[in-house]
Amino acid sequence: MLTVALPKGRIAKETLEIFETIFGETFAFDDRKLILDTPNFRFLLVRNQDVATYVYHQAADIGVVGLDTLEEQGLDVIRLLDLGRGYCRVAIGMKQGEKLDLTKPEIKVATKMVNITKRYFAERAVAADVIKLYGSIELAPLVGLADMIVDIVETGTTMKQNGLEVVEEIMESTTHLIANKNSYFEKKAEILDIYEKINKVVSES
Ligand SMILES: Nc1ncnc2c1ncn2[C@@H]1O[C@H](COP(=O)(O)OP(=O)(O)OP(=O)(O)O)[C@@H](O)[C@H]1O
Ligand SMILES: O=P(O)(O)OC[C@H]1O[C@H](OP(=O)(O)OP(=O)(O)O)[C@H](O)[C@@H]1O
Repeated sequence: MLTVALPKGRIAKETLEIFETIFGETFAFDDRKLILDTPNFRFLLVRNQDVATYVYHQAADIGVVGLDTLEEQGLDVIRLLDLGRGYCRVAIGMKQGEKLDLTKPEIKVATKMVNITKRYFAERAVAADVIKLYGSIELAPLVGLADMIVDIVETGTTMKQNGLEVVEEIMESTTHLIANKNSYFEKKAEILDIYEKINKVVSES
């Protein structure tokens, strides 16, 4: 029996579709239920940002989560497979026409992704003031809360509509299949079996 942490939210639909293709049945959690039991799998419905936590603590054996979130959290889990879906970039955005000047004495950056942001500036020996926000990140430079943002860009619409533009790309992200390290040894055959099934679906579509 494998326990699988599946994300709610943005990447849920395409993840559930992969599992529906593999199992040939509609994959639906009943109403407000967060556990779905099938003969060989127990599926847990968790928030995107909690997937790696469930897997790291072995409350789930495997899970599906965005690479950006994995990099932000830095939890020690096995990255088994890039599902090639949920593509987006983590990028620095500034008001249109402004230039990124890392020599400026005080740089204020607003972001949800504090660790990725701190790492980016530390690697360039820049002491940036990182301000943690939980959403509507694009607002921050418009009202003087920050000089720039680090945020996810998918279509670019949100930045554009708020008069911002990408000045630097930090990383690309796609959805990944991850595994707990102990589970990978204890349940290797089962994990490799589902890995191969998922790999077949994602490489054929
Ligand atoms: N336009 C986008 N905005 C945000 N995330 C995107 C976008 N496109 C792809 N993604 C991927 O989807 C994931 C975000 O999913 P979602 O927005 O459901 O969750 P979240 O906001 O990170 O977390 P929470 O569950 O706490 O709301 C990101 O980690 C990223 O990998
Ligand atoms: O490039 P785009 O296609 O416009 O997508 C990027 C936007 O989507 C996400 O926000 P989300 O919708 O999750 O809102 P929130 O950050 O306010 O929670 C992200 O934080 C960007 O704001």
